Amino acid sequence: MTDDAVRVRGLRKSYRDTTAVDGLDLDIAHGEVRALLGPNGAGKTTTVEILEGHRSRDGGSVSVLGVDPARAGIAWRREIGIVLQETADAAELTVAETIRHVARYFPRPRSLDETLDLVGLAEKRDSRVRRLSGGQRRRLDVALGIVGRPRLLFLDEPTTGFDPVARRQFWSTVRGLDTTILLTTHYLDEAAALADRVTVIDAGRVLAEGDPATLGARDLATVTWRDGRERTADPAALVARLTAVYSGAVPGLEITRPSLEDVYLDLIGADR
Ligand SMILES: Nc1ncnc2c1ncn2[C@@H]1O[C@H](COP(=O)(O)OP(=O)(O)OP(=O)(O)O)[C@@H](O)[C@H]1O
Repeated sequence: MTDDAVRVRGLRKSYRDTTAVDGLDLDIAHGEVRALLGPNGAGKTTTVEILEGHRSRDGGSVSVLGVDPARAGIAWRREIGIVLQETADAAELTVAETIRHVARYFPRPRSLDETLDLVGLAEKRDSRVRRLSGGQRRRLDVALGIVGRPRLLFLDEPTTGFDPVARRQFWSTVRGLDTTILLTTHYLDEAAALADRVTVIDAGRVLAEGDPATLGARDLATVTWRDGRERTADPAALVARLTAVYSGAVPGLEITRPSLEDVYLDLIGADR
């Protein structure tokens, strides 16, 4: 038994001569929002699909809500919500019909109204799915992922194709969900906005893990001035000291902090 929602040790998966996941460890606490980051081909989808019970593994141990997904049954599946990158069409149904249809599968579904409100689709309840915009379709995908009150929700690149306003609305929806979430995204600002912790993977291995605010020491500021440069957790104190030294304005003063994207690009060794 484990107290974590997800506990993975030494996960391995190869496809013929491609090693997709190469000894990956992952612990996600109950109630946590975790972002899984990594470049194309890093092994994110393979990992997530193994956790969802949709793909077999070659080695390692996996526990999701206390159960091995490779041997999980219908009761476990009903505790999991999945929002895939693309969903199958049921385009002739209305939004309300689609949600009701999926809700029947779960023992304690959210009400239609609550689900529509959570994803901001109340005004579209009687629209046919094929008439929705891309962003509205994505919200419907999320509605279908949460209608069963999952204890663990998988969100795979949930805001791809959203306009900036829709993305922020979606983020506030996610923050309002009272559940454990594993999110994959290529948007570093999305990870910073939503995740309690981020895990950066590449070539099927974990490169780094931590709080998005402090990962890679990004909470340290770099203070640069004409005659020097220093990294510090307290740039105000350093500037006060420099102001005294120069008896006034500090020549060429600049204070910068790396973004999560800067830290990420350094971690994966990207040329910039
Ligand atoms: N069904 C498959 N058959 C063969 N190789 C596969 C299969 N699925 C994934 N791979 C390979 O495994 C590696 C990891 O792929 P995966 O889809 O897990 O990466 P990812 O991190 O999700 O990438 P992306 O960000 O592009 O979605 C890649 O080299 C990919 O080509």
